[in-house]
Amino acid sequence: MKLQFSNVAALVFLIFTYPILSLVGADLNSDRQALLDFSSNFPHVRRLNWNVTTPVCTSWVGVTCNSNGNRVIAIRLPGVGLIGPIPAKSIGKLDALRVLSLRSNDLNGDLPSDIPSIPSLQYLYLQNNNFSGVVPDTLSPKLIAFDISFNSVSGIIPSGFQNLKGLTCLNLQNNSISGAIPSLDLPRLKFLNFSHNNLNGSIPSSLQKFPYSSFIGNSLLCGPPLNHCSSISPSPSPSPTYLPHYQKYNSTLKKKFGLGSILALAIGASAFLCLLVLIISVCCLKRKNSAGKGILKGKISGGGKNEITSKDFGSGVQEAEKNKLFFFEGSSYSFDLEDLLRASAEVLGKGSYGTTYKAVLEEGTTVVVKRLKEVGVGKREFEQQMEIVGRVGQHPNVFPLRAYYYSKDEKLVVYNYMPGGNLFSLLHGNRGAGRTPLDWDTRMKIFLGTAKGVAFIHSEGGGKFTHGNIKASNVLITEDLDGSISDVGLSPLMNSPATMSRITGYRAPEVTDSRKITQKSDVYSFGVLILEMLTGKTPLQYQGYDNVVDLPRWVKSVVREEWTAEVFDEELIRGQHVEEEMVQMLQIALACVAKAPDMRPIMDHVVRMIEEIRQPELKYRTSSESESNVQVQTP
Ligand SMILES: Nc1ncnc2c1ncn2[C@@H]1O[C@H](COP(=O)(O)OP(=O)(O)OP(=O)(O)O)[C@@H](O)[C@H]1O
Repeated sequence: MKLQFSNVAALVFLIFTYPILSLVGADLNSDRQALLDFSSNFPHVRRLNWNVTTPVCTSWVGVTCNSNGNRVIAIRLPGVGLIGPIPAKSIGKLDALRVLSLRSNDLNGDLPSDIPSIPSLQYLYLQNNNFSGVVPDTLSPKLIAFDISFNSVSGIIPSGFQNLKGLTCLNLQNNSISGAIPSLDLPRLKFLNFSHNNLNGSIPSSLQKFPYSSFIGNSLLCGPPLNHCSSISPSPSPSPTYLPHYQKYNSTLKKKFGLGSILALAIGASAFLCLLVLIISVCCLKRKNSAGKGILKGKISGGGKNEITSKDFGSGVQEAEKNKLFFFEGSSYSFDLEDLLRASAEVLGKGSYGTTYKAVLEEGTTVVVKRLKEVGVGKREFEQQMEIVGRVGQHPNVFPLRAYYYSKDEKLVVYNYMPGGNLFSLLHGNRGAGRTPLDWDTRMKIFLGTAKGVAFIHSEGGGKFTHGNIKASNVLITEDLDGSISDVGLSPLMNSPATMSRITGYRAPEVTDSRKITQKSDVYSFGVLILEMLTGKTPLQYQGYDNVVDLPRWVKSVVREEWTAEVFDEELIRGQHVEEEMVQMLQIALACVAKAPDMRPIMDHVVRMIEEIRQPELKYRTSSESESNVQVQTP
């Protein structure tokens, strides 16, 4: 009887579960088939264990399944070199899919309409590809993030977006989308970017809370936070996506006060500034007097070795000009040129612009003096450039110039001495021989600091200033292990050809001489710098170092042929969280080293992207997405 009961129970169990089991089997099979169809379009992805007959989730790189392991819920293949159109129909069959991230590949063809409408889809990342076609108007009502930025998508913004009540991120920037912006009232929307499209008309009031940077680059768009609609004129915005602080401040100021109050404020501020300049001048005069006393003191106690140094970096200084060292505001030095010429010095290195010396003055101050060779501009132009350099140096991540000297035969620039050295030695120095590896947090800090410094440089000179020589030895390391970009403003002063060979590995392909240096070529060099920090390889040919001359090309080929994890520096200890950040940094770097300058992001955007990796409050992804993150698998 007992036996009979268990038989019946087993039968009942089978009757009830069979349909479920067979359904699961069918899902599993159909998901597997869909993935196989998808991967057959991308042969190199197939090689990454995609062509397996075992259940879907055991070995499919970039694929995550639900907890039962029977349905695909996420595909993440960012920056792995996928080329061509997406086989959208096969992905469209994955009807349990929640996350699809195919960003930063070379995908093209029409933006698929089957994919965004998958009913379960929450996160769709297709940015940084070459998609064309129009913005899809049927979208999954569950969408939380929709990012198709940096493609060539046209069409209009469908009013159907209004139904996406859970949407927190909507990024359509840098496409060719036209027409008016529909009125969208999306309660959960935190990040919105429609910038650099062909949108027109007025910004709906429901979206006016978003910043200026969300809308710039649409010449026919008006209304807050852009210009008032009646005074619409072609967009004043240059490329920066993020508004410089002063502009933001200016617009809020205008809102708060009337024109009269601003005028009064400006007059008051100018008067205050004049007073300040007067006080500073008096202080400087006093300091000069005391510096004069220093020279005398030096003469009394000066030793013979100092004569050698003046030969080194002051041989072109005429006797009559010895007091013509120009100090920048904020410099606390009280020495004069004569003191400098008497200092004992050692050569730090010979760079593109000349020889660099570490000079220890008699009073004990240590400075760095660069003796510029092959300056190709006259005094006036040199001084004008120095004026800009002085201003740029006020940013914490830009290494400030303290003083300069210009005469026909000698051009010197003076900086503080940085005992922390430069990023090149921190990253490559002493490899293997008991060195302390540069950890990921420090690398992230240096990425961000340096990016901020370069972005600030790009905001100067009416948004046209460039650096022109971004490389690891020009990133000096501060006491708190932050990056400070040096050699600012020197490249435009130089005769072109002599300097070009030294930056080969960092130079953008379009830069054939220094007149072709642009902000986008700086972005390229910064991308190479990120790759250098991620891979631990140097893009310059130095004996005894692990070098790869075309670092971007090498990284792209490894990522394509093997798997992302292979490119990373062995010194980096890789927890899962860190590996995710490393992959994200790799994507930023690859965007920066895009061959076509127009495809590279602007520096402000690079800063923002790096910040988003570290500051969850800036991220438009929510925690639920990270829960469904795929495991980054390594071979
Ligand atoms: N202010 C400084 N404090 C400490 N070290 C410095 C300072 N400025 C430059 N250096 C170091 O001195 C060395 C020589 O610098 P220099 O700028 O002349 O050459 P480079 O950086 O190798 O090449 P390039 O001239 O193309 O930038 C480099 O190792 C550099 O990091």
